[in-house]
Amino acid sequence: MRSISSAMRSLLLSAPSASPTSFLPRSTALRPLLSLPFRPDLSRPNGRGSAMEAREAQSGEIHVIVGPMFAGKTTALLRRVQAEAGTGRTVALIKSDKDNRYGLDSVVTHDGTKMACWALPELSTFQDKLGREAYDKVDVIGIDEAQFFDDLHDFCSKAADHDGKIIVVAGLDGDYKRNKFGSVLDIIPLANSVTKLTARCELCDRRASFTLRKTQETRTELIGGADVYMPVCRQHYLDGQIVIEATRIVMDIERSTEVARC
Ligand SMILES: Nc1ncnc2c1ncn2[C@@H]1O[C@H](COP(=O)(O)OP(=O)(O)O)[C@@H](O)[C@H]1O
Ligand SMILES: Cc1cn([C@H]2C[C@H](O)[C@@H](COP(=O)(O)O)O2)c(=O)[nH]c1=O
Ligand SMILES: [Zn+2]
Repeated sequence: MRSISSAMRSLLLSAPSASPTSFLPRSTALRPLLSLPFRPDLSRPNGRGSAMEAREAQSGEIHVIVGPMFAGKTTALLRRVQAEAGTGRTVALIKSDKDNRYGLDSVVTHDGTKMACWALPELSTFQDKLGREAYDKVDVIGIDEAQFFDDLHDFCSKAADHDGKIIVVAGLDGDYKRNKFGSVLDIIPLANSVTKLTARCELCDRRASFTLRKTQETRTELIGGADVYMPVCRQHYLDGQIVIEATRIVMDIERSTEVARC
């Protein structure tokens, strides 16, 4: 008896079906879908179908860049997107509208490099903002601050798997508590490549993989830069947590003594 994997293999390698109406016969229900990209459209003068069909036919990609704050994620994203633009591809850059530190019209790195972008509340609004025709022309989509987009997984899978886009995603894998941040880790199973960058520990100059929040604020999302956060190595992350916890206890005691005095 043939194994499922050998049956799958022959199904995937089988010649494209000649008949577009043969969607359901015997074991080959998938065949018309799989062969679609390779079938020339003879009804068109150049025999190649529309630009949109050509783009859907090309295989999408997802590349994920993670790391703590100040690791160079945005720098790497801008370089990649600019390099893609340099090869003649049409690129678009998106960031979350939650981060308006440098205005909403551009992505800006911590050292001031800029690129024009779309600042959006949700990725699902991108196609409507751009319009269908412009969306179809985009080859490469860069997404910065990916941790702030709840619909990251659905957007990336549709854009890469269905629409053939190359997606480059930059974001924090972990928050200041080192818990997973937003949906960034959920797209790892969809990704072609994953890069975790490191910064320099502000306290000892070793490699920094974590972000320490310097304030007592406890909500997960808190927009800020070097005023609120610093990149740290493992040792200084742990030391930092102890200092912050000790400060919190001292402040609580001071507050309760104050209340008792009044
Ligand atoms: N502790 C720091 N405070 C402020 N800027 C920093 C610090 N460490 C590095 N940088 C600068 O930030 C740049 C990286 O910025 P960026 O690409 O925006 O990082 P990320 O997107 O990972 O936060 C570095 O090249 C460096 O110039
Ligand atoms: C750790 C951490 C960060 N944030 C915020 C702070 C910044 O606005 C962005 C990260 O920007 P970067 O480009 O990676 O430097 O995220 C947050 O809201 N919560 C956190 O725990
Ligand atoms: Zn350190």
